[in-house]
Amino acid sequence: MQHPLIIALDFDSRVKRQHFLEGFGEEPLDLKIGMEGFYREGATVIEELKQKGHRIFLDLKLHDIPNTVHQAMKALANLEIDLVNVHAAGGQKMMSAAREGLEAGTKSGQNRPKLIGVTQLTSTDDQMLSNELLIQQPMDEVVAHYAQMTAQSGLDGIVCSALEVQKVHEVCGTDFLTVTPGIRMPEDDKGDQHRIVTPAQARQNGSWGIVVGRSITQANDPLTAYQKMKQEWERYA
Ligand SMILES: O=c1ccn([C@@H]2O[C@H](COP(=O)(O)O)[C@@H](O)[C@H]2O)c(=O)[nH]1
Repeated sequence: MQHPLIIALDFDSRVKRQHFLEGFGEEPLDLKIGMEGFYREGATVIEELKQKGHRIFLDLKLHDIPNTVHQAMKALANLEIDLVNVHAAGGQKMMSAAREGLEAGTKSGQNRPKLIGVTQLTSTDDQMLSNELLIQQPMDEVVAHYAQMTAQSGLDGIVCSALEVQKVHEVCGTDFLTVTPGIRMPEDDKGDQHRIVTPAQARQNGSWGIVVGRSITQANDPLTAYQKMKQEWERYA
């Protein structure tokens, strides 16, 4: 994956997902499988997509005690995924255990999948942060702190909003991967997302990769929506 525009394949059936992908021809894509697809179909969904040459971000956001996460990551390392994640809120011991589990499960001669930590969900706004989660620091400082914990645990990067990428780069350096969902064109429906940014703005802010779901998957013409997003994403490359 190199500055990927990752399509979030959030569909409620395999048939719908396949129909969507048929519209893209043979082009290998950067795709995200989340809880919806993985909990329904298990590892077969990954195998199916890898056979077609796609690169896979498995977005399961693991968050449990260190031992459980270690064992889960060891199992996930058997899948041919390129990127996988945990919740940074699980803390440094949990994140280190996740990395060690992934390393232990990766077959010799293969590359360990990249591992990133979710800082604050892009559906969280400032009010929710302070009133529901009882975190009183500004969002960018909270994200930067979680990013530092993630880096110190030996992970490769984080998930955050593109609004916080500059602050993250200040504390973790520009090589630290920033994967940013919450991407919308100005005319798109925000849905449940709060910290949203356009593809062009995300690139200008320094995002390494963006994740786009409904703006492409629910579009009347998904291929055109993807191409438009990609053009915007690559405008400031
Ligand atoms: O903070 C986060 C972490 C993950 N996501 C995931 O990205 C996609 C975004 O979908 P849209 O339809 O473009 O809103 C979705 O699969 C989320 O689970 C996120 O949005 N924010």
